[in-house]
Amino acid sequence: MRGKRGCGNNPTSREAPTYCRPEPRVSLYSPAQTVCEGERAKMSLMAAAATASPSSLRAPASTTSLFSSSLSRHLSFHPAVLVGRRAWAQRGRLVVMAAAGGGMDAKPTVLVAEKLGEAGLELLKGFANVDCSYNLTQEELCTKISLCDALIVRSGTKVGREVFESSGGRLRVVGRAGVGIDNVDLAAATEHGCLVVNAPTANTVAAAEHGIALLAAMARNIAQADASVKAGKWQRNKYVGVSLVGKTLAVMGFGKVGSEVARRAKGLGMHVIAHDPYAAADRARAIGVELVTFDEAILTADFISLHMPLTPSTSKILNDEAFAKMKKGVRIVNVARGGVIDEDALVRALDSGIVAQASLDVFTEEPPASDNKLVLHERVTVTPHLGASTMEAQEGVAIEIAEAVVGALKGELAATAVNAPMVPAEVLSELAPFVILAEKLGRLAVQLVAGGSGVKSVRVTYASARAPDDLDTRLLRAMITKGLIEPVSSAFINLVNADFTAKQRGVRISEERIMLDGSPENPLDYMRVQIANVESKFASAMSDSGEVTVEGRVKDGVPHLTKVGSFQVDISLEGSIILCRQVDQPGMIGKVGSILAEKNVNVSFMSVGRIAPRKHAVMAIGVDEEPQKETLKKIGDIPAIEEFVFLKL
Ligand SMILES: NC(=O)c1ccc[n+]([C@@H]2O[C@H](COP(=O)([O-])OP(=O)(O)OC[C@H]3O[C@@H](n4cnc5c(N)ncnc54)[C@H](O)[C@@H]3O)[C@@H](O)[C@H]2O)c1
Ligand SMILES: O=C(O)[C@H](O)COP(=O)(O)O
Repeated sequence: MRGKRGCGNNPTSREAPTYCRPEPRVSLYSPAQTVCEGERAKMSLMAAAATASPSSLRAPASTTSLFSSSLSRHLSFHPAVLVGRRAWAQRGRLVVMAAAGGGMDAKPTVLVAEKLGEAGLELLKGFANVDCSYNLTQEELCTKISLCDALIVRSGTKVGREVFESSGGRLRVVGRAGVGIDNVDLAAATEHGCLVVNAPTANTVAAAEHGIALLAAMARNIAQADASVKAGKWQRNKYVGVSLVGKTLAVMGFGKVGSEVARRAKGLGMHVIAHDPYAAADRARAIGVELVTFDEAILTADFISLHMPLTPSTSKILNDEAFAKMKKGVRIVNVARGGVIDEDALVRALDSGIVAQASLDVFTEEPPASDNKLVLHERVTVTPHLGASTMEAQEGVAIEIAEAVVGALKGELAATAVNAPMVPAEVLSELAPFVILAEKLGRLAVQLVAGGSGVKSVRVTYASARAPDDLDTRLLRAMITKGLIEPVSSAFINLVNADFTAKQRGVRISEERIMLDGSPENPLDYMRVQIANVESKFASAMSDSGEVTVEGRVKDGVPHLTKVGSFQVDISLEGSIILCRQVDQPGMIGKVGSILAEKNVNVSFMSVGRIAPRKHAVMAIGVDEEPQKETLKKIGDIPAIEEFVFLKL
């Protein structure tokens, strides 16, 4: 709603905010108490939402009213509620969430697309409807996914962009029951606001043991000799092996599996070197392993064991050029990913004698084609991606992924999230009211922009006595982004996709810190959101520097708007807000209050900031109900009112 005179000048206020006395027939709540309790109730519900199941959040009738659309908005985005809340976000009422689960069943649905250990399934069933459908075609997966809130896969299911697109926005979490996430399109997941979690620790030992098993089996021709005996032969001279003791093993990728392989190889008396550009030398030294360059590793190794993830930079890292540098007769083990080896180059290296033997658990294409030259090669031992396949590891992985998925569906931050910034729980609880403030400031700021201006450049200022390292602003920035974008689009924004969405829309959000002296008890003193290069529908919202400016702080745990443009105000941020600029004179509050009261619009807060007595003033009025257009028009028609705007929170 545009102010009646569309005043373009920019009066400034240097006075402290003034609380006004209630006028007759306007119920003006005590600023510090009533609103504060309302907000606290919301926050405790928000905290409950972080730990309770959606079904337990189907609030009793008496509390349903607390689930206002604004709370739903918080719930839908609170990082602790990354998933399963879209229906709330879109329609505002908790009860509609049932629709997302099908019928009135509020339980989320988890599609388990590959075999998962029983303990994990039990855990999932305690919380969700579990659909175990194995061996789905891509088409079947895409059809099913629109009915699922979560998907659990191992390495055998490709979760590509089409899966996220087919989900219609319902899929909130993908759980990879294992380490490697190269079968999940992370960019597509992020763009769709879908959290990806994995189970990174439970199969480490199994994979390392399999690596050692392949190493020893290869050195002693176990697989070939076994096949030969079973074929009725007794070829003792043919299967003379090589010893491991004293040989140099190059571990490529010194992460969880690589370091466990190194530890075991040391126990076998091998000389172990490792190459990993990101590993700490002292961690390697602690187990008697020397970190070396890629070339040093492949030039000197008798055995090479691969343990790096498949990424664009590791794809085909063992290629013709690399094989050419290797010691003649080198032996290769791969329990990482098939794609880190150029398989055709390996066949050539085997045939030319550079590589004496290879032992492979993984392939570029799985299962490999029946005429795959490596599989058929006499000096190659193969297993069908069995690295993680021990009873113990599969039970552990199932529990690890089930806990991560259930936690994410409950709204907890997942410790193993792959595509979302991690915010520790204690930081989260401290930031909670600032998170709400951030979203509301974003909402207010964007609504103050005149239509057609196009928000491109946003500056956020955090004033804090905390050291920069002590204030994690990623969450706040994401919430501001949500506040800025959601009111003017159909986008659904959460911690996973906030930065991506802002970038996609060309909104640049820069952050600044103001270091304050004093006790850093609270994470923030105040937060300011400024939108540059736009016009405002409420001219008084423009700062001296020509940006739409709103500023807020948290008081007694409750977010407050404390500045609009250059005017200081002070109102609790809930319900909706009417901002009026007027000529400061007696009776203004009464006039506005009476108009609202006539239409039964409840005023929760009022605050006036002014330049000087009897000059310009900005009145901020918090209202519980949205006034009708005629009511707002009546306010605008009060002669002393120069401009006004109605803002939804
Ligand atoms: N065969 C199986 O069943 C099986 C089982 C478990 C893990 N894996 C695979 O093993 C790999 C490692 O698993 P992890 O749990 O040890 O992961 P990890 O993340 O703990 O370790 C990977 C290591 O590779 C390093 N790395 C990255 N790029 C590199 C490069 N260019 N050169 C050298 N090192 C590089 C990283 O710094 C990291 O230390 C993953 O690809 C995983 O999928 C396979
Ligand atoms: O990355 C992994 O964890 C392993 O490759 C295991 O894959 P899997 O779950 O398909 O056995």
